[in-house]
Amino acid sequence: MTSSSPAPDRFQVNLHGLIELLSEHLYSGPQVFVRELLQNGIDALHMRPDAPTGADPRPGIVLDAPGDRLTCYDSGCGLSPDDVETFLITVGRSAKRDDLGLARTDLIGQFGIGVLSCFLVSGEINVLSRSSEGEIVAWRATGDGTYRTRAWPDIATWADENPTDPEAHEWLDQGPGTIVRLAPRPDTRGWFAPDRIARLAREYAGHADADIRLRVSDREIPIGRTPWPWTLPARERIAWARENFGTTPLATFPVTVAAAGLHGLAVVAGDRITPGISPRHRVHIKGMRVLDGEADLLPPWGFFVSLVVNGDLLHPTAAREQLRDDELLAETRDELGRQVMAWLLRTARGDRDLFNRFLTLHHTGLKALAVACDTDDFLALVQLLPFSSTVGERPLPDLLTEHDDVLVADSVDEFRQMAAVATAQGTPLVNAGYAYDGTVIERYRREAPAGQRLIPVEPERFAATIDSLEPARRAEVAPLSAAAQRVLDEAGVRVEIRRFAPESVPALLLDSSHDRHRRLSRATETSGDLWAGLLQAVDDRADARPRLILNDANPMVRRLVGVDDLRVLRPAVQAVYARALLQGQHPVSAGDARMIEHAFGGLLELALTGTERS
Ligand SMILES: Nc1ncnc2c1ncn2[C@@H]1O[C@H](COP(=O)(O)OP(=O)(O)OP(=O)(O)O)[C@@H](O)[C@H]1O
Repeated sequence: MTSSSPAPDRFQVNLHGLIELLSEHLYSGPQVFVRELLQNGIDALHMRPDAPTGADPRPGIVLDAPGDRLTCYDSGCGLSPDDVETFLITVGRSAKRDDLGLARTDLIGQFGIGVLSCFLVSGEINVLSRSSEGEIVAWRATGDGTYRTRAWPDIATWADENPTDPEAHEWLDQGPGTIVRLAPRPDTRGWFAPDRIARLAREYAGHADADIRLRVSDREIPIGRTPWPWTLPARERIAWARENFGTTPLATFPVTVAAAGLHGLAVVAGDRITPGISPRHRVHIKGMRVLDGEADLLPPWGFFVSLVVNGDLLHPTAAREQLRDDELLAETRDELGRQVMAWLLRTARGDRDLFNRFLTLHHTGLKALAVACDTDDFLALVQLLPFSSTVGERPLPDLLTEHDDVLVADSVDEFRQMAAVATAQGTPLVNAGYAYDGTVIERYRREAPAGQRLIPVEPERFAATIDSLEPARRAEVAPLSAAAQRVLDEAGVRVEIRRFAPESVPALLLDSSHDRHRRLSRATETSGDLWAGLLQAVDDRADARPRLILNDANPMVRRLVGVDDLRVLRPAVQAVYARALLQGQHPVSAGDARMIEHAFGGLLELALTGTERS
């Protein structure tokens, strides 16, 4: 026999545990109670069926903050006794969802938990409300999870029973609305200080489209309806950015994203920003501040732009302190990225001076953008991006229009080593050693036909373009080559003699990253590392020492060919090496420093000996 199952049991919610969850894990701090009170007031104003009404003389919301308590009056739709049961008491249920359970786009609240945040600062929440039908309901809830509700058919009946609450009577006598009263616990008094409430109210609701006032010692200070920064004239926008983002912007421009109901202002930083540091944004949803800090509103390359936006359709997280990482946010991010890009191209074409100032500060950001954008934008951007080269700071397309081939060094070190010779030979050499440069050049080689003429070159291959000597001359210089090699063995370089322009350069010291890597792997190998064994297996055992190439076109080197006195040769070769070392801006080891000292000591010695003889 099967027994029929009993009626299903209901979950029990421990309010105390829930409040702890909100305060410690959801909200960043108790301050959110001010936001939630204001938010409920603003929503109630929107939900008032007869609004807007000129007949109601009351402001939308009044926050009365005498210091030892906080009362929030609103002239919104009010709550009926049924509403209290259905929405206020049922945690997680909100009147602000439509029949399908979707958040209503004209209202801010949606989760049905906000009111609980009042328990973060207050031992109890007292609500007194008059519905549009005229009933009065009082609801008093305490943090231990208990509450009492009482109802009266009209304001007169309520007033008869409550003659000692003239402020509430005065407010509710004029129409529907709600009064929420909070009082601090001993540990939360600080949150009720009038200036603190004023600051929080301004931060959260300064731009809200509602007549909000803060009452402090009989004065009423307006809080809402501060104009949005993008509606201000240009000069005031700059002052706004200075005050709010702490930067004097290089430029500001408005942005809009229809899908997110978003309007905003982009502020281009007037200071150099370290790439990778997230810019500060200020985000509002339906007029209420959601966050002031990091948000994924721009692609990573957009680190030079801060945004202040209001998006009516953006989705907040339940804590209402961040944006939900969803498709709408991704779409918004893409669109805002496109608008920053369009501003850049407009500026580059229309305001060269501003664009140059932008480049001085943010060229790395621009290169990061060039790496990430689509091909059309990339080809447009690359016309604007200067690269450091032996013929100055120039965009790649310009270099390729003026020269058949353009060489590319992929590290700053290698650029320095090869720059002098490339200059003398009349082929521009581009330095691709800074952040993103190599990737942009690689992309240009792939996506622009002219990019094929960008030729990557590293010192080793570059040396192959330097002329070798004819056999007869090679025999003549062999003694110098051997002697120089002996002198420089201790420096760990291998010596060659070739001929190259310019003749003013006596020697080049070339050290490719490939060779450095091979040296490193051998060093590790001797320490018995397992990887080193593998690396060694693929190592061709070629000579990985840096190469000192003496220039047989240089008059001084040519004179050395005839010298066999080691007292002259040694310091002379050491000095040539030292010059190449410094010219290529190679790191100077302790051994190198000793050798430089010997070189100059030896040369001085020779010079003095010559003087003494004469
Ligand atoms: N001032 C008010 N006037 C009228 N109704 C109110 C007021 N404050 C709260 N309510 C009612 O109480 C319900 C619960 O409020 P609560 O602040 O907890 O959640 P919410 O505003 O719906 O959503 P959220 O958690 O996103 O803020 C609201 O949906 C609304 O019906």
